[in-house]
Amino acid sequence: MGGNAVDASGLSDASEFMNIAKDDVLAFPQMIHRDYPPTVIAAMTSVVKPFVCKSLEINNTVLRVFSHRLGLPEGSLEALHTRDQQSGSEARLIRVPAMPGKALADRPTIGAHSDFGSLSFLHNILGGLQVILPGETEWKYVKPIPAHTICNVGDALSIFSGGILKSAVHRVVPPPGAQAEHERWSLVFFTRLNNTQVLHALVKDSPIIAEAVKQYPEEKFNTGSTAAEWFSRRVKYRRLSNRVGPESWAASRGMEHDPGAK
Ligand SMILES: O=C(O)CCC(=O)C(=O)O
Ligand SMILES: [Fe+2]
Repeated sequence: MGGNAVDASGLSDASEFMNIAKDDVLAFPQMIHRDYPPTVIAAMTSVVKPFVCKSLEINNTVLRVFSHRLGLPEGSLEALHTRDQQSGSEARLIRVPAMPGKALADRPTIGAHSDFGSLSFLHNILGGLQVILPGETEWKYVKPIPAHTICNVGDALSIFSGGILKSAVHRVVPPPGAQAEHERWSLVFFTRLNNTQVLHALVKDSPIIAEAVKQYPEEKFNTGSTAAEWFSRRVKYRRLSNRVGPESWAASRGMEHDPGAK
């Protein structure tokens, strides 16, 4: 609890995370990155692995559609996210305690951010997720719909597509109204690209993307970072144990379209 900043002032979050790496799940019973508590190990084959495999399958379907619509050669985006290469892709379970009567905007339980990777699928029952749509300045609730999942585009797809796809800024606040009486759980699958992949706009592969980047400063999509570097920078500077001041928050930022948003 309380390990990450939610804003530039260093206010701590109020969420508990359990991250389970895709590489560990697929290699199980071998562990590539880390070990897990017995409850996770016990559910690995029956629950976690089917969830991860299904999530990867759905991700590939969406990536195939995006490749096509962005004018990229078939399979381009899927090839950057292969099952067998190491990546930061992970399943995450988030628990936020009940917070009846808490002032919403003053106390985000997860601060404003864009997701680091390519696509995120969010499964939640209670409200509390809010988004600022590109070109807008107001927070809007994203209402969970039973049997549906919420899909976020992350920084990597925003960069690859030369800004055609936008990684929307979102945050989590205590659930509205009577829902605030309940503990909030969410389950997410984050698809992130192969660790060694460099993040840049795919201008050579698509005339549509080559055209799109012309409206931005040249350096905007030339990050010079591999996926692994991009990911570890963002995680590192959000950790309160690494915080030196407001500049730490600034260093944790990605492709947010409105970095001033709280
Ligand atoms: O819990 C949620 O609804 C969103 C979580 C989230 O944005 C994240 O973990 O990146
Ligand atoms: Fe997120």
